[in-house]
Amino acid sequence: MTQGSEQAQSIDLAVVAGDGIGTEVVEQGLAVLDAALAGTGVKVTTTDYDLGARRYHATGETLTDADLAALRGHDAILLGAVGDPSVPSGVLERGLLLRLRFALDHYVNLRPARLFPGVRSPLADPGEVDFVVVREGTEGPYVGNGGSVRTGTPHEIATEVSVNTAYGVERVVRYAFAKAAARPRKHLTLVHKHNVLVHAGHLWRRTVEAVNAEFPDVTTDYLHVDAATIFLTTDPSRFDVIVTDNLFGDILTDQAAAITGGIGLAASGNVNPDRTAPSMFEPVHGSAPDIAGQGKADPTATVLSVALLLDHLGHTDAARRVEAAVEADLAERSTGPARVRSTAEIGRELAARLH
Ligand SMILES: NC(=O)C1=CN([C@@H]2O[C@H](COP(=O)(O)OP(=O)(O)OC[C@H]3O[C@@H](n4cnc5c(N)ncnc54)[C@H](O)[C@@H]3O)[C@@H](O)[C@H]2O)C=CC1
Ligand SMILES: CC(C)CC(=O)C(=O)O
Ligand SMILES: [Mg+2]
Repeated sequence: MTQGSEQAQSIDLAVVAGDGIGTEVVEQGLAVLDAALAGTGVKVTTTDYDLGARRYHATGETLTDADLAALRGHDAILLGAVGDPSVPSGVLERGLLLRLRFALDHYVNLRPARLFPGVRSPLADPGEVDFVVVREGTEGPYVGNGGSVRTGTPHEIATEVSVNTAYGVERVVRYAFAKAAARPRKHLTLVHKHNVLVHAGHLWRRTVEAVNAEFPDVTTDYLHVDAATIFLTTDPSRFDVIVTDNLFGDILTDQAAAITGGIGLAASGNVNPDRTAPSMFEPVHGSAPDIAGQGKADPTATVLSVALLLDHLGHTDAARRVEAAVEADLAERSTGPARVRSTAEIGRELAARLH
């Protein structure tokens, strides 16, 4: 595994295409990755991992210890999406995707939200939208701490406990402050619901106050998550860096995608900042069974996730070129003649801009 963010001359990439449109968009992401590195001397080797609904139906497995051990050996992972209507809800999402994020200690779920020039937002006057959501990735209500008693009876009681540790909150908050400090506006917004979720909320608030002392240049504010959804719609340009927990971050980043041109454009990185295991890059969207197999999925979110992957591995020039290709493509969508392009056509045209 490549250590540090220095630029290596090879990339050993694990590919988990997964389910539904995952396979379609990952194919295009890989084609763009190849095009971005062509002529640079950087060699990419890929290893496909058969994980997802097909494997589950064939073997009953979601992610074995052997799979995990093998995945740990790569420089990074590119993931499409997991989840299929033929598999009970939660089996793959928890047993595969969340298991990967937890086992590989992806405590930062980095989700940039930018309204690219020329892209139409559903908001009448969105202003300049360019913020980053730093979503906690290994704790919160997603840890699986819960259960159900008297299941299936009128007296059923189901719990899903949100786990927030001082260690876990502090490390993601510190990452978010560092991110804010490196951006021109240097502003951090904590989003939670500490007026009701007092135990977890106060831990988050105290942690932000304490870590702020290390980053005196960063200004901070706080929004309850319900109010945050209002401002994402009425005044999204107010945001610079948002730090929040696993569940709130999941929801807010679908909304952030919607206001910046749609879920087909929203990229993410599941980052292990300490580099004790490979980070994993994936579009924010899911497997989209409603359009799977039809060539209708926009691969741009995956392509922008490839740019995040390149950045993470130190290939910053290639990352900027991938972003520039996306920017040019998106700008042309608004100025050029209206065209309905397939997943493969968009991927091919993006790759062509890089050759
Ligand atoms: N990271 C992951 O692997 C995720 C997996 N899921 C799983 O995916 C399955 C479907 O979940 P949904 O809630 O429907 O969310 P979804 O994100 O798959 O789809 C929501 C809507 O967005 C559209 N959409 C998604 N990606 C698109 C793209 N690239 N281009 C154009 N349109 C796109 C879909 O057609 C659908 O109408 C479920 O099994 C869910 O658990 C959901 C979210 C994330
Ligand atoms: C499917 C979930 C486990 C995750 C999700 O919706 C997300 O990370 O955006
Ligand atoms: Mg989500």
